[in-house]
Amino acid sequence: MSSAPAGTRPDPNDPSRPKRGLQPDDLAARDTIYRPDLLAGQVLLISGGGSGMGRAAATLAARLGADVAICGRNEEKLAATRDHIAAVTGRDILVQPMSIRDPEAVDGLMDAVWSRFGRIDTLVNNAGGQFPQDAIDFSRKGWLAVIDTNLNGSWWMMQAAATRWRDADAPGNIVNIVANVERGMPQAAHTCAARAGVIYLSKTLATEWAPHRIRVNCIGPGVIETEGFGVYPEEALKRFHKANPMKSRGDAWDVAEMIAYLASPAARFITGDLLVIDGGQAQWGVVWPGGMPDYFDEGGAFA
Ligand SMILES: CCCCCCC/C=C/C(=O)SCCNC(=O)CCNC(=O)[C@H](O)C(C)(C)COP(=O)(O)OP(=O)(O)OC[C@H]1O[C@@H](n2cnc3c(N)ncnc32)[C@H](O)[C@@H]1OP(=O)(O)O
Ligand SMILES: NC(=O)C1=CN([C@@H]2O[C@H](COP(=O)(O)OP(=O)(O)OC[C@H]3O[C@@H](n4cnc5c(N)ncnc54)[C@H](OP(=O)(O)O)[C@@H]3O)[C@@H](O)[C@H]2O)C=CC1
Repeated sequence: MSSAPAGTRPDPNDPSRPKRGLQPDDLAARDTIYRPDLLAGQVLLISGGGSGMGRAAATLAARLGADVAICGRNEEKLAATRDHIAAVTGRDILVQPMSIRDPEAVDGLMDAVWSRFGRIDTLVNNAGGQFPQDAIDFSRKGWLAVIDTNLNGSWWMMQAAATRWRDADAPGNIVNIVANVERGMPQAAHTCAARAGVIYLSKTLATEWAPHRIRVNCIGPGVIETEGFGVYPEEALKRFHKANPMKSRGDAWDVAEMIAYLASPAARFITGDLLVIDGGQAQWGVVWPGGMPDYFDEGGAFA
């Protein structure tokens, strides 16, 4: 497969496709290595908290005693997450429908969280995404959608949080969820460009903002099974686990526990780093999210 014409794009909401990723009840039941009050008294703002890794991180943070705020574009998903977390933990989280692409909406979000909880300890920039397509076929709209979401949106969130921390003379902590872009990823050039931007932005800010007591780190997930996989064709998904030497997929809880670690006092001396969670994919594996073209796959060795 190469580029999907508009009419043949996989529909992430197609009911005939299998449901992927951990569901809310799984998140309530999973064991955690952390003590139950690890994040008590802390406030976490998690973008994209209505699904996938963001929802897992929000649920874990609430289970560990934190006050939590989540945002995303889809109000229904956010409300379902709020209701489930309330049922499981008794905690009333803040939900705000908005797009991180809109800097004014980002300001409104920060003000809402600050006004409700009086502080933000950790910002988790998890919202993002892309679609698989050969770079040569990107439309302007498609390129801009991915860059605006992943690079610009993450930046608006970081700057809006940092100015408030500086003005309140409060310490801050930023965790940016990026992707495993070390070797590039064919058919995901737009996201590789945006995520590399976020990684090097983060390394730079870690130094610039250290005097403000603001730490900035990235997490680079490999193949993590979530409902976000709906943008990939079923045929491609059958091969995803072959991208790493463990020949498996991670899940949203794996990433949620890494986020909780970075939000905890145990990570107080870590900044400017990229923590990779990918089953060894950075060292090994063949990564073509939409399927390898015949030219590269003579004999079908990677089918
Ligand atoms: C073997 C290992 C591989 C590992 C790869 C996995 C690594 C990463 C995995 C993940 O990230 S999992 C998934 C995370 N979640 C998502 O990606 C969410 C789904 N994605 C989106 O919401 C979009 O892709 C978006 C661009 C991030 C959101 O933008 P927006 O809502 O504005 O998009 P649209 O309005 O739908 O489209 C705008 C524009 O973009 C082009 N386009 C969109 N989808 C496709 C597609 N499937 N193929 C080609 N082009 C696409 C297109 O130009 C759209 O404009 P229109 O044509 O619709 O006018
Ligand atoms: N799963 C994987 O293997 C990997 C995922 N990633 C990245 O990890 C992050 C989480 O992905 P995952 O949980 O798998 O997938 P999901 O699709 O479940 O999560 C993406 C979240 O981002 C939100 N979002 C997207 N655009 C915007 C926007 N403009 N404003 C606000 N929220 C937005 C979505 O919410 P809504 O639809 O309500 O807007 C959604 O909740 C993403 O950045 C993803 O690209 C990176 C590497 C691998």
